[in-house]
Amino acid sequence: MPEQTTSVAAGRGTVRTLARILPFVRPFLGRTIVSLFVYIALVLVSLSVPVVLQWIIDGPLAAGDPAQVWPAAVVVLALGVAEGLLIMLRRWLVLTPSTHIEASMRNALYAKLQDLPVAFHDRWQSGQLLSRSMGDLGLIRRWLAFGVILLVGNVVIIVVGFGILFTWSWQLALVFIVASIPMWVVGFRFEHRYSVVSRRAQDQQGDLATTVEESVHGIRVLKAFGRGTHSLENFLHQAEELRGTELEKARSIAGLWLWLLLIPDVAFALSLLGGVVLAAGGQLTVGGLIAFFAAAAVLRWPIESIGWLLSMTFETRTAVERIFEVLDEPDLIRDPEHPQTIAEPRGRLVFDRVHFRYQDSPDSVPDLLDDIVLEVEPGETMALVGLTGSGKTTLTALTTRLYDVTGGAVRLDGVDIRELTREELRARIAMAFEEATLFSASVRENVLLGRPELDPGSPEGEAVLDEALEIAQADFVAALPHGADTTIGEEGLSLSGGQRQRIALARAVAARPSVLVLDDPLSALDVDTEARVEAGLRRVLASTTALIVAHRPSTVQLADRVALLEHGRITDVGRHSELLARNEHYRYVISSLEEGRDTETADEGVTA
Ligand SMILES: Nc1ncnc2c1ncn2[C@@H]1O[C@H](COP(=O)(O)OP(=O)(O)OP(=O)(O)O)[C@@H](O)[C@H]1O
Repeated sequence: MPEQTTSVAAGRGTVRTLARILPFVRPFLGRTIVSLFVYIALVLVSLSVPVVLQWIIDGPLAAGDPAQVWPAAVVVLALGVAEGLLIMLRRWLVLTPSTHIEASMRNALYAKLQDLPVAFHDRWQSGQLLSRSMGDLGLIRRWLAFGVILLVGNVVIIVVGFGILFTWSWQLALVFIVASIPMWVVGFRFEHRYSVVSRRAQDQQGDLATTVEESVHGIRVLKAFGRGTHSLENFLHQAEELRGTELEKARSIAGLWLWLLLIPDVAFALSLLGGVVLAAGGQLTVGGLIAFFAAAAVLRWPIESIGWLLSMTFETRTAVERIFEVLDEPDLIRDPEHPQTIAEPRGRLVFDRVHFRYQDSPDSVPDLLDDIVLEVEPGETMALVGLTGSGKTTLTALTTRLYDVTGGAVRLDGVDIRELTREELRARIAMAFEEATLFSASVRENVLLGRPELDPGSPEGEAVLDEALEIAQADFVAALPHGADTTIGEEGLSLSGGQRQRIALARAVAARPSVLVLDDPLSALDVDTEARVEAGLRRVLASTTALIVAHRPSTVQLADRVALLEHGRITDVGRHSELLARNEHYRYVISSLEEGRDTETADEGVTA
């Protein structure tokens, strides 16, 4: 997780930080406030029992009139029933809003994650995002469901309760309150320490989630390289760190609890002593003394609960900070206010003096892409060739605004792509990557991902699917247990690399874009399949503009022209044969591609 984001909200106070969830709470504010009043009413009902007790002791009992005890007993019973009903009402009132608020915050977070540019995801660990969208939101829900209501309610009840105690005996109430003051001091000192530890624990949970996610994701590599033990050690180390922090948290809560239990006891003892003296001196009735302690006993739980409610509130504050660190992240790649549209899409793609550097690249390093000028005509297939690390993938990523150019412009049919909505841009330009990411869904849904307007089950959807699978030579789909309706595993892991690439290619083709951008999407195919896919692609490429990153000489053969990327610049553009004839660096790159190809073929021979 990036350091700079950690400190963004650090300066905010607890109340201001928590107030940030108000927009999500607003639709349920009325209900939440009602449940707060219900809770206060509930404790007031419990506080009224001692009042009845005092009346019984000082009235009918003192006067020796047992007949009047019965109505009082009925009142106590009615108060008990009212208490039960209020408890039910409160639970019913809070349950629905808190789950709705959690869901709407989770949706907002997910929408933001979808919207944020790739540069953000480059910087953030997936486990951190996962723990924020699950653990932190769960904490906020629990706090909203009862934490905040109990906290505010209990503070109100303590104030009201102290008021009632005062009316019975101001001397006793004063002793009780003064003896309770150290508890508030302890509570406030606890805030700062606990916030720091709780933040650390929540961040460590995120790191641990990242480790689990990465090791599950990379389980094949870990097993193949025998790194399972090392990975386990790493995990244990992180888990141990988290355990240490949780212990530290528990210790500081335990310290708080000690005081929170001890102080009311001392307050009780001192008041009792004073009460006995006052009763003996005739300044307090026996009924008043008993009622005082009965009321103080009712107040005991609200007083004790303040400690854990505070710790829960501070944890929630940390959770809110962590959620808003993501929600506040500036979205640098956004739709223009007044977007243009391309009336007649033809597919002319132009890189107009494009510059690009990654956000985190040091100032001393020159732009990765430095004044790129390249024009790809409608229907033309342009191959992009260059040494490894020369920036080919980066250049292709600029076409769909996965990253924005840092200088110059990419234009589609004469329109700067930043002037288009991202929806329109991504409908016009489709991409397939070397690393084919598939989703846990059917083959059909994966392939038709770029055609949301199509009903996947409709005849038209079926026709697009069949054509795309045929072009990508994905005939293996028919042999899957449920054909195109087979759910492919997480990220398509149950398919081979070549099969996944072909489905990803079919997905790009099915999008029927004006421009197809392919980043070495055939790398995992054997020579025969590659040749068949290329034949299929040629049909599509005849009518579609294409920019293809080529890592193999055979991919270059597909192209009408080739652009050579060298030290961040396009240094030559022309037909393959022309470049071979005139450009030494091109010959060098092609021969290194051929060498790579020979090695691959030799490897295939060995493994076959
Ligand atoms: N997200 C990123 N953040 C910072 N630097 C990056 C990022 N992605 C790539 N780079 C750097 O940019 C340079 C170009 O990478 P790129 O993947 O575009 O090259 P390429 O020509 O496609 O390489 P290859 O042929 O090996 O796929 C590399 O030095 C790489 O380390």
